[in-house]
Amino acid sequence: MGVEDPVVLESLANLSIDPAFVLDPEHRPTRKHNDYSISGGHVPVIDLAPLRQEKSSAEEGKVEPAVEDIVTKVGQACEEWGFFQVINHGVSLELLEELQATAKEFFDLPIEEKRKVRRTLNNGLGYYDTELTKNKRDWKEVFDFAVSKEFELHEGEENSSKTHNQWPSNPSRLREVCQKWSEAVERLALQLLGLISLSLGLPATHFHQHWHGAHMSAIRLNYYPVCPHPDVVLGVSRHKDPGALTVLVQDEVGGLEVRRKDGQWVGVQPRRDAFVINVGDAFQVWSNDKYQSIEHRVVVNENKDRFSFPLFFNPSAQTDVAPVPEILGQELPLYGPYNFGHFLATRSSGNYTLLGKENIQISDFAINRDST
Ligand SMILES: O=C(O)CCC(=O)C(=O)O
Ligand SMILES: [Fe+2]
Repeated sequence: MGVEDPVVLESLANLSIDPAFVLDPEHRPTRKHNDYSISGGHVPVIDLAPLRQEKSSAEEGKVEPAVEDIVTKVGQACEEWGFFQVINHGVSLELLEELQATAKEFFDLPIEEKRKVRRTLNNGLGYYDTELTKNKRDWKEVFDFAVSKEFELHEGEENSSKTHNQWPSNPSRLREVCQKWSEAVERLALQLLGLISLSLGLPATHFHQHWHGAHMSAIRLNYYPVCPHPDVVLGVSRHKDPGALTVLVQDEVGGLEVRRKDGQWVGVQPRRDAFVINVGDAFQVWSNDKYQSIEHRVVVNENKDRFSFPLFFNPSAQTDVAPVPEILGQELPLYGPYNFGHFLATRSSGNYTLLGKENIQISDFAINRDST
């Protein structure tokens, strides 16, 4: 039964929210945003403290025993969950608090003020409040900025039509705080990239080439306002992240759910000292399905606004993504190569436009399977 059904339409008329937000019954949340009571295991937490003590050994390709233990845990988490949390990650709590306060100041502004930096068809960076995931409206507002310096405008380029960061004049410190945050989180992302590469039997620096120069990484400030009907909408509908890694910090409210291998939606319990990490579609392809990009979604609530700040750690636009020969060994590749820049551009366009079908997926490049 879809939302076009007359019975459903009648009951929607009694809700005080725009039907564009209302999900078909099978896609609605099944648990409250802060219910972690489900049995059968939760997203693992990995302590990165030994990395801080044995600095840079992972980068040099020498693996100390304590680091080897982390690599094993990262590998297991990627295989079993596609998600894990990390603590003792080296990003300062003070910086996080500064970002939280500044982001709140921005989202508290009147809508006309925020729309001064809204994203457009030509420029996907800035403020947005009508994103579509799987062709439904998400109950959220976002502010996106690119991490690579190439996306900053220089003097005289103010009216540039190329993709560029748009910084609001209010709060004026948002730009500086975001840039400090971006440097700190990018450092963590590169370290995680190294650990994941080691866990796949590759040198720590194997994938680093795709982040030299301009890469497509972006940071999103997600704001999920309180919602009068959290049982029929989602902050973000179920989706997979297209890039290599997502490195996300969430506040204490809760709401992120991950689809466990047994099909159950499991809440990721907030920890003030943790980042939530997941492997995206690119790692699923590089690893030839050893690590899978897992569906996740966000449940909202009636009482508390929620904030989360993901870094989508995306390779450069030129990167051709394909299973890595060293990982394949004798196995057949399960994907043909695709260009990351094209993939991301096509995927993103689905967030703006109401398409009649789901937008591009890595399964479009699947090969060597019985079902294809
Ligand atoms: O807010 C969250 O915890 C998750 C957000 C998310 O999955 C996304 O923005 O892609
Ligand atoms: Fe996501």
